[in-house]
Amino acid sequence: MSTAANEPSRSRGKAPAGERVADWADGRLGIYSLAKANMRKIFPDHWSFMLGEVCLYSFIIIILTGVYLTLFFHPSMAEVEYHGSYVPLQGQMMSEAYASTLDISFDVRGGLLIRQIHHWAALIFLAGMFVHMMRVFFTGAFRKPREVNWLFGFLLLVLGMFTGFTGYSLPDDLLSGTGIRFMEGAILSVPIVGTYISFFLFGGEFPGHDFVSRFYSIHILLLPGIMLGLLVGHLILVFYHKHTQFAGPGKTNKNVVGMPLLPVYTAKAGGFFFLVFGVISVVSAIATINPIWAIGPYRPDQVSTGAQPDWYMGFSEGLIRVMPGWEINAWGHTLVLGVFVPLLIFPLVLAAIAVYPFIESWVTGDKREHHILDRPRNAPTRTAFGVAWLTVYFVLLIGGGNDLWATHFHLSINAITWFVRIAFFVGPVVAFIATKRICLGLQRRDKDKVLHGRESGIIKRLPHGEFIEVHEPLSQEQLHTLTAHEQYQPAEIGPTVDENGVERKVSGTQKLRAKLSESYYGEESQIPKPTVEEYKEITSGHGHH
Ligand code: HEM
Ligand code: HEM
Repeated sequence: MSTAANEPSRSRGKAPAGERVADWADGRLGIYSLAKANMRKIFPDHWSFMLGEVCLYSFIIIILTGVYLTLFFHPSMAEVEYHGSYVPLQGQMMSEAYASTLDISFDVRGGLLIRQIHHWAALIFLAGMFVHMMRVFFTGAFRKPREVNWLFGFLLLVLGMFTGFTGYSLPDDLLSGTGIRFMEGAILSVPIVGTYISFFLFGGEFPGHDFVSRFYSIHILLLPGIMLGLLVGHLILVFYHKHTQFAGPGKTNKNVVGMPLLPVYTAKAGGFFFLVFGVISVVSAIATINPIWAIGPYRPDQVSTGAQPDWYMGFSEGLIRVMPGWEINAWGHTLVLGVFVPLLIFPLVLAAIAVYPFIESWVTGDKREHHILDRPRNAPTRTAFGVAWLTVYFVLLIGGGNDLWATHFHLSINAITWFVRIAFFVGPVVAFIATKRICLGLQRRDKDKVLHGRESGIIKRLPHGEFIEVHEPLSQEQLHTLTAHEQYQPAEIGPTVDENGVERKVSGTQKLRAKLSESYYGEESQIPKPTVEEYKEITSGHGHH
């Protein structure tokens, strides 16, 4: 609200310049009320809440460096003869895109560093999103009311992957061209429409003369534009929902305990931005990434050895590499299952992320809002699902780099391929079972700690000769944190025969839901929390050390 016009301070002379600018802006944008409502917004403190910030800052760094690259990059596949300062490629024929990337690397001031920062920031951005997503998943921060924000995040992840892929393809070097060839193969395996899509995308026969300029618009405009919109929406929703917090004394589902946005959080966040920028710059200055001059220009009849996509695309590469080369030939057509099946599984691996919050809320039937985070051990089935998914992902990542594993560790490539084929099915099951057991073990340990205190490491000898370890009682805060979680009862189908003896039909989905609910909250899936009576009984000193 602007009150400058009728303020008595006028009589004391002109207000300071800053205040006048603020008044001017307030009259047009209403910033006072906006700031009043949001400046004291509270953010809880936990190291894992910095992961979203890492994504944000690396995205900003990508945009800043990307703009610089656009000043010198020529998105054209026209053939030129190279006459830049990199001697080994002098006189070679190559696309303008490749030649301009060489120029960025050798002839543009600061060009190589900016290219390196752009590429490293992209890798860290995707890694940041991946780990941030894991933080959100394992703590249950995707539950109501944050499911939509989870979907926004999911879209950011998928779009980030494709933005990275299109960027990787721009320099038109032998490695990026091989990646595009891989994509063309996958598109061609789609029955009926595959050839049409490929011709449409490449403007004719692969590789054609168009894909760099097309990918360029997609890379610098379309995808980052959509991502920017989603990102703003994502952050507005984080603001609107307020941040979740871990259980602790004084923290409830209705409050947020932490630091105010201004000045504390803003100062911390500003500092953290420079830290992220600094680390990415140092890494980029030390570790070469994508030395396109050593890889050479793209020629469709050549493939470089050890060809690898960037890490976030590795799992899709793994799917293709380990799939048996099955084919069906019928009516003069070939269905290449060896490529088409991986192409179908690829979106399924990703879709599992998108749908999980909705599946969990359906199974648990929980319609309440959740602002207090779970400790992963207290949600064993969810944690086990997460680890099973990660297992599939990392097993496929091994498959994607099977040649590198083979050469670096002197292993047989066939043995690795078979390992991945078997582990793709067995790995997640073993991971699920093991994770659940570990979670339950940790729950038991928590219970033990609450009832008997912390093992102090001090061994005492009693007068009659027995050795015991002295247990120290936990503080009230620790007790609160270890016992704050809710424990649900599994949803039951209820009696199938009513009081009049009429049988009720139970549908398959109801049965499935009850079974899954049992897996989430049944006796096998949670260790009952210690009750107040149990605690009192034990701590009152009857029969315990
Ligand atoms: C461009 C990428 C992304 C950026 C810049 C970003 C940024 C952020 C920031 C700054 C926060 C608050 C701090 C924190 O909890 O870390 C946050 C929270 C959140 N993010 Fe992201 N995020 C991104 C991607 C994702 C992805 C991939 C997912 C999941 C699939 C996701 C889901 C969420 C959810 C559900 C919250 C609310 C968490 C809570 O209140 O505890 N985000 N995000
Ligand atoms: C999430 C967003 C983005 C990701 C993940 C990403 C990733 C990449 C990657 C991995 C490369 C290959 C770099 C190399 O040569 O080794 C690249 C190239 C490039 N990117 Fe991006 N980028 C993103 C956004 C942008 C934006 C917003 C712009 C421009 C405003 C941009 C402009 C460029 C240009 C001009 C190139 C080609 C030059 C070169 O390869 O050095 N990028 N990008």
